[in-house]
Amino acid sequence: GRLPRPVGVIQLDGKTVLITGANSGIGKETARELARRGARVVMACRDLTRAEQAAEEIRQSTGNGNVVTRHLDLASMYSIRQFAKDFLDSEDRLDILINNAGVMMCPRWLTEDGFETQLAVNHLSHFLLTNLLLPMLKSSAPSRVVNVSSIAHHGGRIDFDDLFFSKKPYSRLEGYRQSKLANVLFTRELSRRLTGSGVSSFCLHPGIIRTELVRHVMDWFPIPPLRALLRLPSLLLMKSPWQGCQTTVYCAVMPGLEERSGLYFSDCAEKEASAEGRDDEVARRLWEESARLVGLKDTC
Ligand SMILES: NC(=O)c1ccc[n+]([C@@H]2O[C@H](COP(=O)([O-])OP(=O)(O)OC[C@H]3O[C@@H](n4cnc5c(N)ncnc54)[C@H](O)[C@@H]3O)[C@@H](O)[C@H]2O)c1
Repeated sequence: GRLPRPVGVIQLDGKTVLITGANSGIGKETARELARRGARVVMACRDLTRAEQAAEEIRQSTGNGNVVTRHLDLASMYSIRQFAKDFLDSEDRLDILINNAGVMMCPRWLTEDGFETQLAVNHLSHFLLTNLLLPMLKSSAPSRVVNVSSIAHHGGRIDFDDLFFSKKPYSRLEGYRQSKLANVLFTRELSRRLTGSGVSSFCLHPGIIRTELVRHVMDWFPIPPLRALLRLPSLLLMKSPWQGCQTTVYCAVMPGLEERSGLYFSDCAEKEASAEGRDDEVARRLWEESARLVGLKDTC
């Protein structure tokens, strides 16, 4: 996980970075790495108590006091609109938006808006948030949107006839794959629509990282010794959250990456997304359907 040399030394003084789900795992280490580089870091989190603890730890370990928390529940379109309004009213710029928060393989929970939770939290929320913040991203250009997707987008499919598993039986894995494929397609279509605006977008697979993301998979193993057994290989095979933030940081700060806008990265390098993730027609259709679902009339 060592970063290519120019990325390691880049400073972000005077820049503002917004990271969703920054109180744990990959998001927290991303916040730390960008705070270390001097950016103003806004950590948008659902649990403000945990977020404030993480922010304090980051302020202490980096010496950057310009790390703040704001409340954002991505499972609520109301919360996202409220958050975006407050952000636009109180911040003067946004240089890097990192759509990192995610939920994996939870039961078929419906959000207050009636959306299946994985598609809502992993994709629709970030689609809405990004669109609402676009005026500020544009006025701060050159700026970047970084979407944390996953290798799990391979094998995913956007089922336009039944996005929320209302007709077919729910599959936790298919739901996750669909949402992570949506991240890849959103990145692609956003980049296409923003050509020439100075806003570029990237998506990535962070690696297989030891975080709290597996909490809903652990639900299946109710007996503590079984869980411990399951954790053993993860201790040996999975990478640390710090290693997990490297490709996000790369996409956020690597000079000259604008030319590669719209594309997918892994291990701090460009990788080919799945065939489904490169389908421009599906990307366009997903954009239109997402805009309809979240009630956005004027998108870019
Ligand atoms: N860990 C891995 O191996 C791995 C692999 C591929 C992709 N990813 C992706 O990396 C990203 C970060 O995950 P992580 O591994 O650090 O896991 P994590 O569970 O530690 O972090 C996810 C964050 O999202 C937040 N979140 C969840 N629901 C939210 C909501 N409704 N509102 C606001 N915040 C919410 C959580 O509170 C948490 O801070 C996710 O998008 C995940 O899909 C992780």
